[in-house]
Amino acid sequence: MRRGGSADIRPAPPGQVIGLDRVTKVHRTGTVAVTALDDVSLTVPRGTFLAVMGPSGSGKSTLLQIAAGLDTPTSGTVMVGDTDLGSLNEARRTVLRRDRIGFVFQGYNLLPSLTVEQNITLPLRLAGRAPDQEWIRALVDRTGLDGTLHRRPAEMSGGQQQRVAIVRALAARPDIVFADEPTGALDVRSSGHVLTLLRQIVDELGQTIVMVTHDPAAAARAHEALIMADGRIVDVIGDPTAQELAGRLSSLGGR
Ligand SMILES: Nc1ncnc2c1ncn2[C@@H]1O[C@H](COP(=O)(O)OP(=O)(O)OP(=O)(O)O)[C@@H](O)[C@H]1O
Repeated sequence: MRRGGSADIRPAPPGQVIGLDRVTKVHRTGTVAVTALDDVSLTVPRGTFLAVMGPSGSGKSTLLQIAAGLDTPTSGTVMVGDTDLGSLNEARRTVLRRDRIGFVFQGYNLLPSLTVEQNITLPLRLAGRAPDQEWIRALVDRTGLDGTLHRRPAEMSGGQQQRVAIVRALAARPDIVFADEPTGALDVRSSGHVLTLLRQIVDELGQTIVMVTHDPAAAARAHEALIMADGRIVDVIGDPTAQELAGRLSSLGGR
């Protein structure tokens, strides 16, 4: 892992997209201190689909927030490509998130008054960038959203709305997409479609996705699953099956 002391936001090198080195996060509320991440080191190579699992309170969301530059560690280093997030002020971190990181949430987070097309291109327009129409057209076709571009989110199913959110997350060609329980609000069938899509985005478009999920069946669609417990990574399972993940989680006493 290379470490940059410069405040420049540099492009991600071909190999590693995210690197955490000995990251600890202590949340303090009054006199109470909770160690949400305890000396975690992690490298996410480009072109991987990584699932993060673990019992409730094990630190999954904190890991995602810190790796995405939405929160800062108490100690340790977080690299996005060659950029050390610790070298950036809040304004520069915001720019890096906007330009280099995509987000997909359980609740889709679409703006109800905008059409699908406007939702997809809004972040780019807010950033003053012209959407790459060819890229967006390819994403829309791949996600089966052609024909829906002029609809409003309320006129679409949950699975369709999540696909819109995925296209929006990819519109700026980010280095990495963080997905927080992307199938948490979907039925089994729609979840399957969304997970197939996420896997295709990685395998066929070379994107990189880190997905936090409680669902072993969802995590089994990833290349690798990290298992967290008490703020630490306690296991890394390659080509996981839902059964082995469920077994590993139940051995930790959570889901
Ligand atoms: N802002 C905060 N202030 C205080 N404590 C926090 C804060 N955020 C998280 N924590 C604590 O840090 C620990 C890890 O929380 P985190 O949300 O990362 O876990 P998680 O694995 O994502 O849990 P869940 O599966 O329930 O979402 C928990 O003990 C939690 O209560």
